[in-house]
Amino acid sequence: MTITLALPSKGRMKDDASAIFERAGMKIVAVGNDRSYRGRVEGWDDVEVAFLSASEISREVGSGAVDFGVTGEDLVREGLADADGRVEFVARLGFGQADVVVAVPEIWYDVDTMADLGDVAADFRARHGRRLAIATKYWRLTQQFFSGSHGIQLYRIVESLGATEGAPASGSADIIVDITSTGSTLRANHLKILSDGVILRSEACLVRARKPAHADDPTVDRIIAAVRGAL
Ligand SMILES: Nc1ncnc2c1ncn2[C@@H]1O[C@H](COP(=O)(O)OP(=O)(O)OP(=O)(O)O)[C@@H](O)[C@H]1O
Ligand SMILES: O=P(O)(O)OC[C@H]1O[C@H](OP(=O)(O)OP(=O)(O)O)[C@H](O)[C@@H]1O
Repeated sequence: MTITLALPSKGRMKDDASAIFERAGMKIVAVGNDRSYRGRVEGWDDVEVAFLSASEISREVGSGAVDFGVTGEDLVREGLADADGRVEFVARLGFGQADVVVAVPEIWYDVDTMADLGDVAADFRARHGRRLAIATKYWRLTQQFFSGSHGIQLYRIVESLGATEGAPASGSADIIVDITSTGSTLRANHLKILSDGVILRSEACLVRARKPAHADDPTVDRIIAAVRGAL
């Protein structure tokens, strides 16, 4: 069976992803010209490479349209309702680290924990006449964390597709859930992370679609062993 491997076609994970496979003895070469969205692996004739964006990769591995992919854990857990049922996290690759966090304005002096935030959310409507608004593009992770893990039900998600950290200052939301790596964007926007507000510590992962046909496919095992051996 031909195995399809999806790699980032652009963005911050592209170069590190190719480098890991090269170290694993799987040199990726583009088919056709450099801008082609298909590739192959030198010496591995039963593997095809598809170059896609990081969020497309989580979707395509989740649906089983590709067999393996390299993408961020955050995108997999945000993009798929039953991530662990649909995909196996085969290896954490040691790059693309970023935390998905809950951050509130620094001047909320009394709010340092999710429990404090729960108290704020409970009083919010009485004080302000509306629910606490959370700006994020991670609505699934936010709901799981707020409603599932912390029992906070009184909030509203404001979908944000960019410049999320600016939402509290602009008035479009009260707090945010977003990704951070160095923390400098949060600091620049006078936001602080709650002490128990790290929802997920994400990094780039090799993920595999859970497919019955993989059980007796030697190429699947070879790919897993090669990548794990390169870490
Ligand atoms: N500082 C950072 N900001 C945002 N994402 C980061 C950061 N550091 C690592 N990442 C990770 O990088 C991945 C997103 O990569 P990138 O932004 O390159 O994707 P993209 O090409 O924009 O994808 P798409 O167009 O599908 O959104 C996510 O898994 C994210 O966790
Ligand atoms: O903690 P820091 O190191 O400041 O990084 C966090 C910021 O980096 C990302 O934005 P980026 O400008 O890279 O653009 P993107 O949202 O398009 O990925 C992310 O959305 C945060 O805003």
